[in-house]
Amino acid sequence: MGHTVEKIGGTSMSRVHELRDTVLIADRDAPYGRIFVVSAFGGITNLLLEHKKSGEPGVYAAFASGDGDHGWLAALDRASEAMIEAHRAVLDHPGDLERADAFVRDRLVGARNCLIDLQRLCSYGHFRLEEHMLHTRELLSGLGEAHSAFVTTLMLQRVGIQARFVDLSGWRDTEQVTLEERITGAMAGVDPTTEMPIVTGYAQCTEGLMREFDRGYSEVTFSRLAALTGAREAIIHKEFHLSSADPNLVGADAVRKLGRTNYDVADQLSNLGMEAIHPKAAKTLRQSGVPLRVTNAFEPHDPGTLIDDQPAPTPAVEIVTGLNVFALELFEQDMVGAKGYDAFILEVLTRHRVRIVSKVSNANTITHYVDSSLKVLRRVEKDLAERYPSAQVSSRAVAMASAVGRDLEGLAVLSRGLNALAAAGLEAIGATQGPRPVDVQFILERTALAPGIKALHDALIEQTAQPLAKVA
Ligand SMILES: Nc1ncnc2c1ncn2[C@@H]1O[C@H](COP(=O)(O)OP(=O)(O)O)[C@@H](O)[C@H]1O
Ligand SMILES: N[C@@H](CC(=O)OP(=O)(O)O)C(=O)O
Repeated sequence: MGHTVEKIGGTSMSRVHELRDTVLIADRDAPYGRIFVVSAFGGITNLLLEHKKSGEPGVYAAFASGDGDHGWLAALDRASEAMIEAHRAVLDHPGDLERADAFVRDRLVGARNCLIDLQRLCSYGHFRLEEHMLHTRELLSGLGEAHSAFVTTLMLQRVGIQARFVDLSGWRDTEQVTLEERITGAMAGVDPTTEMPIVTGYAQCTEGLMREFDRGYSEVTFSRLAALTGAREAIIHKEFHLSSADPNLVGADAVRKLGRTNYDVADQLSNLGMEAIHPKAAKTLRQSGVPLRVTNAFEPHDPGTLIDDQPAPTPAVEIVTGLNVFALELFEQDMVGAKGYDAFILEVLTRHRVRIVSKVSNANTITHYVDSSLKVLRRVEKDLAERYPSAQVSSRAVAMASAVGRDLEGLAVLSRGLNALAAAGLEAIGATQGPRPVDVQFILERTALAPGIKALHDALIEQTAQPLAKVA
């Protein structure tokens, strides 16, 4: 039969007690053959690092700001309280609560002392704090998953499951190992046929999980684990079904569940920040031939969405999603016929680690739609202005809504979408579609993003778009 590797995301982890007798112990008589990879409880990583969406500083960001006012200590206390609150919500046995409290105390005191020592060391001048920021980020992120995995293990052991806490976070480990070595080393003595491994979504490794993959890293650990152990299937358990739009935005009744889609669509969704699955994780699974399933953790009997390499049977818009971006524009009359502008802009964006979502250009203007902070963009603008003093460089806050599907051929998604937006009284600042019919992007004012997604979803999915007749 083989085993499965299954990931539980943060939002669902906050209700992991509700998943105990459904997802985790799906069959009381045959509970094994399943390896679980867990994210930190919802919101914890935001407190340890920085808020994923708003950028609000957590411990890491406060520490990194380096103003030495020990603001990070208060942030660490906040994280510690939130962790304790999170496990109080899912554990009930006093013995488990005591052990979980002690675990948080131990790890957080350890991290605190480590950071204080680091600050002290760096006050000597030979050691520079900046050089240790990446390690600090790694150390902090690992705390969230170590905690949630430990707590889940306690919860399962309490009801007689041979659950085993598999800590990949490298806590007090002096060895230097790669991600692959970390995973295979930790799994070497584990027998998933007789025990249930609860593995931390964070894995400490020489590559640096945060440096390489950044937020959403638990899916990278998950996919590597599935590939390395030759899983029969990799499963992601989420708070909702993978749906035709965000149920919180469009309404749980209006959205449709996706029965099946492919990695091409999954890539587009990751690009749009929808976190359907981390792009690097999708790649690992695709390459190793492990099928991926995304399920609703709270509807355990529903098979969910299967993601594979198959084309669509018929053209359709499958998902409407969107995100806030900045339109970084460089306008220069002298650009006409000249080369090198684009290459230089890309170099600057790469140097400042700005994520490009999309781009358009014409004779004298190049616009990148980027997912970044205004602070970083100001630096980008400065570099561009220095190189091209006569160019006009600007950043404008806009949003991008996108309609995505395996095959949009013949559906006139661009014109239908623009009509739907206009009918809802919304103006499109831009719209793009490439020759490959997998997505159509609409640029809107930020305030128009939510109503725009609703209007597009209504027109392109709720009232299913029929293909136009092909003109021979
Ligand atoms: N198309 C979509 N289908 C399902 N959920 C979506 C979609 N777009 C956005 N979301 C949002 O994603 C949020 C995060 O869900 P989930 O992936 O379960 O989080 P986590 O990774 O923490 O488990 C949900 O609360 C939901 O509002
Ligand atoms: N908790 C980490 C890791 C992760 O992947 O979480 P989630 O599966 O909830 O996106 C983060 O927020 O980056």
